[in-house]
Amino acid sequence: MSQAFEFPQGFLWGSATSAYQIEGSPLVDGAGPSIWHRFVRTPGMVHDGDTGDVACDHYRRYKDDVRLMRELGLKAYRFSVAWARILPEGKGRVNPGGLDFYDRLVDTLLENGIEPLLTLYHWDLPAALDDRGGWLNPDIAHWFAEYASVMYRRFDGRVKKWATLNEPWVVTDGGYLHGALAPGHRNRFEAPIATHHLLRAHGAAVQAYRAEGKHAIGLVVNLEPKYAASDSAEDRAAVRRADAYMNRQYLDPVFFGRYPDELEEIFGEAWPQWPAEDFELIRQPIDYVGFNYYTRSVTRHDEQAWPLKAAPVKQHATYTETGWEVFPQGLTDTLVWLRDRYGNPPVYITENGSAFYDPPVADGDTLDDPLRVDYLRKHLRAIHAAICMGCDVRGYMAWSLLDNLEWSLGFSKRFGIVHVDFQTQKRTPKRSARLYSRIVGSNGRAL
Ligand SMILES: N#[N+]C[C@@H]1[C@@H](O)[C@H](O)[C@@H](O)[C@@H]2O[C@H]12
Repeated sequence: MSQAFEFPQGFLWGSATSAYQIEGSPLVDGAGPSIWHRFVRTPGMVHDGDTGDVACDHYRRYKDDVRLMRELGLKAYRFSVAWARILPEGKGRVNPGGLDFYDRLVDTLLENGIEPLLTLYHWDLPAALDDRGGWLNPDIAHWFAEYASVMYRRFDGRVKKWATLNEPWVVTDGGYLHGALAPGHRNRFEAPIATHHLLRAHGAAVQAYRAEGKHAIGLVVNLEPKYAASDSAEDRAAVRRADAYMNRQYLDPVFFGRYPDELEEIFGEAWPQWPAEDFELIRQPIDYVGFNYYTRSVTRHDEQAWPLKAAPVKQHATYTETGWEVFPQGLTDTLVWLRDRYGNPPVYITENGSAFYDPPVADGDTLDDPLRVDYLRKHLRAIHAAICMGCDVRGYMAWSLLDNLEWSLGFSKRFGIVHVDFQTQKRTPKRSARLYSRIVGSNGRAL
């Protein structure tokens, strides 16, 4: 082992999942349906008709999965709460059965010395709220704050790191602009409205936390650095639009109280004007930025590309099964960008990982996944480089603990450091899990 890649003392090493992707049992113990429970039943929307009805059966197997985290030596676990388990109609009546499940999960984590990091919303909106307009209804900021307050009162203290939303960009781009994710809308007028209400809901939940909570709350965003395909003015303008749309659209309102100027150029007549008081709500100070990193995009101008007029350019590089270039330097570059643009806020890498084809489970207790091992090692070294440049990175959550339901891709893409046989529910650590365990145990020296 080498001191070369030792991380700061107290760096928080963990893994991440989300409720709908792993729990299964979506309607048990009084839970209500989510928009994903509906969406997976829409013919043609999810690979092979896969659903989260069972997934990794984590709702029933959570004790075994926590034991697995402990055996790997993980110090933290980032998970999300299914809103519709807590409030089956999305608002009003609280469901004790839902609270009891997350009580059991959080207490089991704490008993095993694992810190829970709780995300309030990871895409699985209660279907009853979608029936009322969902993220298009301005009242959702109050509904979300009501749900958040129920969770704060029950869990704050045992949970010390909260996140309001996971990847609002994906919620809007996938669910309202391109229609590939629940609730499956394809409408350029709806997308900016959904974005704004997501941000207002975030602000309302942070405001509620300041009144009721005593620890830390942040926002989790996916950031994908954009690099111009050429030095032409057209390509550089395309990068500005793509960067504004994917990277600055959410953090600028939270940190600066305004949207990037490029968004009105992108959405044109579909770009609304919002009242100033909305931005006072949105820009409630947060305690950290959760940053999900997967890849970069080399970007060129493309007049036909709707609505950005920007398109990616394939590189001569390794690509993951989800079609993402392996580009660790993009992680360093984006951490430095966060440091310089937003005043070096505390950052947790709340997701980073890769889907590669995994061979059938080998005999014994480990499956070899060399490409994922390489991805993990290179991206952790990229984070270390950023920390050496003064970036305030405080933790890393490997995506994902388990192979799971990859949304519209179903079970066809495996991101887990632990293999799941979805027929038997057998868990098998991959070689990446064994490496990660050594890295965690040595605080990076095993890198
Ligand atoms: N695709 N992909 C993997 C991963 C997805 O499984 C997570 O739920 C999201 O938060 C984020 O998109 C990243």
